[in-house]
Amino acid sequence: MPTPTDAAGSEPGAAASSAPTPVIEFVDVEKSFGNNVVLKDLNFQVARGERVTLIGPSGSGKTTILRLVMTLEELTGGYIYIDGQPLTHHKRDGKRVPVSKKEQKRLRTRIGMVFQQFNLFPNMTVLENIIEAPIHVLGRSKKDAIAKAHSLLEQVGLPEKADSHPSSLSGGQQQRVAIARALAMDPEILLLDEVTSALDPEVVDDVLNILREVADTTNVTMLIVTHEMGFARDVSHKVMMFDGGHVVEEGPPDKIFTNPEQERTRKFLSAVLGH
Ligand SMILES: Nc1ncnc2c1ncn2[C@@H]1O[C@H](COP(=O)(O)OP(=O)(O)OP(=O)(O)O)[C@@H](O)[C@H]1O
Repeated sequence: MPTPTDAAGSEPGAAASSAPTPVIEFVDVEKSFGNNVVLKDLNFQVARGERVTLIGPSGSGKTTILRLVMTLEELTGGYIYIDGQPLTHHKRDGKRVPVSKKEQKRLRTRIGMVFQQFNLFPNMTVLENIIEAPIHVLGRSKKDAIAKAHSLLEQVGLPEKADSHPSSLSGGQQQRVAIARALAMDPEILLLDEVTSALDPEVVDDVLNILREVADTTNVTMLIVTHEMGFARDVSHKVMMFDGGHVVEEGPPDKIFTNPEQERTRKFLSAVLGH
């Protein structure tokens, strides 16, 4: 299977550097919906174990970035690499050559995503929701998948809900199941897309505390879109401010939240933080 190194001089990005291969790399990424160019010439890297929060005005493309990594949106230009492997297209002699579906599926198994709207399978029990992909995608034995699911249900504080259906759970409980389901795949990369935005305020902290613990106890790489700036500050190594399809500025949360360099970042933060 070709890697950036195999295709030296052809694939862009990580191959040119002697630094460790980034776990996520965007190279000249463009994403359009019809005539609406949402992302243009977007370049950034996320290192292994790094937790990066994306901030920026509504419509700046934050969710689109996560959905591109999850291959839920079609990439219209440029390249995305996961662990140095092209996710959707190789660069060969300046041309974009699609990656095989099989290879794309293999890379996708390393990535988990938690959505704003939980997206649990309504006809399955909580346990079935959690074991489905480990068994059918990873080929894990049913016994092992069930054992891991029970341990994850303990971790998210819902050990007694294994046989319940999602419709009988509160929003906060459904989101905790969705986190357990994502973790059941042992993802290298966890994408969190506004995971508390659809929740009642009183359960937001329950969900964020589970994610804080995941951040504290694992080395999973995280790409986070959230309006919870306290959470972003606690868990992120880096905050990236997007606007107009580009990274406006990036840096450690303390720097970005207290002393941003760009006027656009200052304006955005004063609007969301109310000062
Ligand atoms: N499936 C789609 N079809 C057409 N346009 C889309 C689609 N998904 C997103 N867009 C457009 O892409 C742009 C970026 O949307 P996106 O949801 O990524 O922004 P965002 O920064 O996450 O915004 P918010 O903070 O409001 O969630 C918007 O102009 C949006 O209308």
